[in-house]
Amino acid sequence: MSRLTGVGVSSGRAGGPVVRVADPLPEPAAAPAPADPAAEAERIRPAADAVAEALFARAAKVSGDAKAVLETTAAMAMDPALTSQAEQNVAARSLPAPRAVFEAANGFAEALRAAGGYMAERARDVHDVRDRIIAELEGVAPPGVPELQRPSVLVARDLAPADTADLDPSLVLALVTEEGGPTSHTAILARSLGIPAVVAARGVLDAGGVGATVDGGSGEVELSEVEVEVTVSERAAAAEWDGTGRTSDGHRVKVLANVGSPADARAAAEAGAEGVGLFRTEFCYLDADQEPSVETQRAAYAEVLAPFAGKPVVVRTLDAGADKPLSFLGMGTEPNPALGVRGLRVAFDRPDVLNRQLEAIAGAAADSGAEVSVMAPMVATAEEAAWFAERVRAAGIERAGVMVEVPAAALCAAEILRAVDFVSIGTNDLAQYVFAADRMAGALAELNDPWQPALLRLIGTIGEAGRQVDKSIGVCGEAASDPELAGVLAGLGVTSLSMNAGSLQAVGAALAARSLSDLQAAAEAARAAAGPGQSRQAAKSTG
Ligand SMILES: C=C(OP(=O)(O)O)C(=O)O
Ligand SMILES: [Mg+2]
Repeated sequence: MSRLTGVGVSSGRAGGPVVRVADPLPEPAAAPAPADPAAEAERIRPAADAVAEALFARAAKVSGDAKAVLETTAAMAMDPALTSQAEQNVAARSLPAPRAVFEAANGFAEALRAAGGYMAERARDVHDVRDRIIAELEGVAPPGVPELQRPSVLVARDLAPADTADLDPSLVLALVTEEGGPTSHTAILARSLGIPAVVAARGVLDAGGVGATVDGGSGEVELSEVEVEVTVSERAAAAEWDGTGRTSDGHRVKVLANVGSPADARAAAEAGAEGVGLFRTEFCYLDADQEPSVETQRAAYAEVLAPFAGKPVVVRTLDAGADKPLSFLGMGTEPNPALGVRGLRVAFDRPDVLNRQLEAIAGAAADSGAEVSVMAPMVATAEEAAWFAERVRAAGIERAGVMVEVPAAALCAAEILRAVDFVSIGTNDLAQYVFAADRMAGALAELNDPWQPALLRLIGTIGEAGRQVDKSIGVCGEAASDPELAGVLAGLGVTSLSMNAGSLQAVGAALAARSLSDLQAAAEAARAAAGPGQSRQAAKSTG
């Protein structure tokens, strides 16, 4: 028997036989050069199409978020930019097709990783598509979760969206991953399905064992050399939510969605979001060598806003900077990009880019009929907030807000709130800056756990400022998608929560299950705790 502790990200306890998810395929060789490069290049497109077809077939059998995830991955497999780059690699460099796909996909993943933040987290999806196409070319089984024959505990390095989108919760007792953090796809999915899960369980892949008992609250995993009987306790019930975010005694907490594309927006509307708390506009700029015109931006934004006509949508202005290589901005490289010219700081040098984006957003708001507010990323001071609000209002948009993701902004929340109409807390970045811990570094996942009492105390400060000046405080980082933490955030004074579509039902149901005073007591207990595990336990024990 061996014991490991990772980060518990979806509560509940379960035990049973272990099924290991195969590691990604080995790196394909760059030799021998194909005898007929033209014929070799021609193999790529059919392989990519076959991968897309298999994913579309799986998508046809499910609905909602799972369908959207599978369709998005299928579309990525068919992306002509990926296949033609791979074909070029064969033609120009005489690489075998699998290697050509490997290198083309890595180029795309690298660009996403360089874009940082949310975009960087999508690099995992490109690697998944890469490995599926390579498996098809090599005629081997695709990587990912094998078909389960009996209820099992899944152990993996990390899981990609397409691995998990159509997991059957009646066969998956628990999930344990070696890598990944509290905001990883595995964590989000496990919570939305109510499956106990532990991420960043270092050593679990090498630990052996045929049976496991998993505690998704404390993060403990016990591995055993003998079979473990199937047990399930404290598993979250399938969530039922009536579509209006509120506590059991009627205190209103809006349950909103995070979106970054038209497909996301449709999935969020279908899943019952009351509106959008964070529309990431980066997608519109990502592949552009030049700044997209106001008309192009307006049409792209209107497509995302359309499913939310008559509903509130918070559009975030471009979250780019020296770490996101948008060539048209003509900015140099920086030694420490996470602390460099990013987010709103870019607009101080290039207010014209911001003004054109605001013009496009105002146009898209009129075209779509959505109730649009605009907010800026990476704001540090009240002065910056006032500067931004003035430009938003000059563009004819009524409501202006800012994200709180820099500790300085959290500490001056009252002053900032006097300059704008609302704030929204980006817990992903706020945690990374509070703990000086890169949000992408698996080894630092525990510091980026949103249950860290220091982070909760800071959020409490912002909630208190919101009460003082009577303005709304949102959370749009991944913290909002954990149903138990969502209640704690409401107890700390947060008035809206914005998350991926897959978490809406579970969060709505969790809020409805407890009264505001109950949640305030849970929040007090959580923020007084010594560490993230104790914080989770303390919040639970007040329920
Ligand atoms: C929502 C946030 O912004 P992003 O993840 O896009 O950086 C955040 O930092 O919490
Ligand atoms: Mg952020």
